[in-house]
Amino acid sequence: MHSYSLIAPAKINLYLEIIGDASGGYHELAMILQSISLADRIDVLSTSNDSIRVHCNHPQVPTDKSNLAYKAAELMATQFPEAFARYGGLEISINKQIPVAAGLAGGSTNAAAVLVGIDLLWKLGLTQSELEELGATLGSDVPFCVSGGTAIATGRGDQLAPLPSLDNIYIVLAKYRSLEVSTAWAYKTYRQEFGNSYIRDTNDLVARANAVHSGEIVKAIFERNAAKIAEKLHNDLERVVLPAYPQVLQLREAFANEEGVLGTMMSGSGPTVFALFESEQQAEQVKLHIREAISDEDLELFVARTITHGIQVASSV
Ligand SMILES: C[C@@](CO)(OP(=O)(O)O)[C@H](O)COP(=O)(O)OP(=O)(O)OC[C@H]1O[C@@H](n2ccc(N)nc2=O)[C@H](O)[C@@H]1O
Ligand SMILES: Nc1ncnc2c1ncn2[C@@H]1O[C@H](COP(=O)(O)OP(=O)(O)O)[C@@H](O)[C@H]1O
Repeated sequence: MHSYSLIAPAKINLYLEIIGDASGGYHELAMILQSISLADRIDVLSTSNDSIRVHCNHPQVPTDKSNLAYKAAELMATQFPEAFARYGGLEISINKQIPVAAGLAGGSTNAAAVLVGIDLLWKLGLTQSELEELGATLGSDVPFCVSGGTAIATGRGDQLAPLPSLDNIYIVLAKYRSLEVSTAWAYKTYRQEFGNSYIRDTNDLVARANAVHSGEIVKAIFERNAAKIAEKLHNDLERVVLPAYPQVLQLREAFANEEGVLGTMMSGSGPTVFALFESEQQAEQVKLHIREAISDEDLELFVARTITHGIQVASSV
């Protein structure tokens, strides 16, 4: 096989709680991450030269060494120099469907797809946990993107425990195309403004366990009860992003006023806001309503659904 085509799904955060300081300037989190059907397609191809090249159809995505997919390929070349020498260079094409800098882990899922694709291309036979460990060196969300589905993520977001998978909860995602929120800014501002109110003593296991279970969303996931899950959505970063970005607040309020919305929340560090629905029809209807209510061409709207997997192979040649 000389090329693999992979599907790289986006994620949303059903729950994000900042529970303390972690090492290296990161924050310790309790998150629930969920893969969704909105996805990029990544083609990973062996070439006869010894270079790594990245192409992308989206003008906002860099194709140089700063692309997370490039970094993933470089990491594999460094970790497995003999395979890199044997199989030659790599050409990576990204067909971007996931909005960029949106809190949907677009770059992270591209990196995860490249790790999976190269593992197959070079017949390395790496395990899921080996791929996740490699991914953690590239970004906090990359390990989740490898396996996907529904999971609790702790530590800096890279320690994963699977949850019962949630299939076919429908979602509308809304994002202003030109609006970006820096993840580093969001965490830094949260620390500055609410530093004393989150749990600083990360050795206090009871406090940590209580924090993780606050909201009972995990119980609702075990019951596969979409309405209960939607009631317990939570994201600490909304406390800094909503006051600073009125457009994100406006989307939150717009969804909250729509009929059929089970719950609404900002994903990750934003600025995407999502809403959950029982049916695709309700989701499509609310998408239309929002489009009519906010007639701004900068606003992007998508209908998606929850899925039970991360990176998947679409085809190989
Ligand atoms: C907020 C979340 C929620 O899923 O996602 P996004 O909004 O980016 O999708 C993640 O925590 C983001 O993950 P990711 O985008 O991979 O972040 P990284 O590259 O690892 O970190 C970017 C910066 O965010 C801050 N950061 C990140 C994770 C964490 N647990 N604590 C932090 O303080 C650090 O300042 C870091 O330099
Ligand atoms: N493969 C990639 N896809 C998207 N963005 C990328 C990629 N590689 C690097 N980036 C850069 O990472 C930044 C964050 O983008 P993205 O990963 O989509 O958002 P988020 O971290 O909010 O989920 C962008 O501003 C972009 O310049």
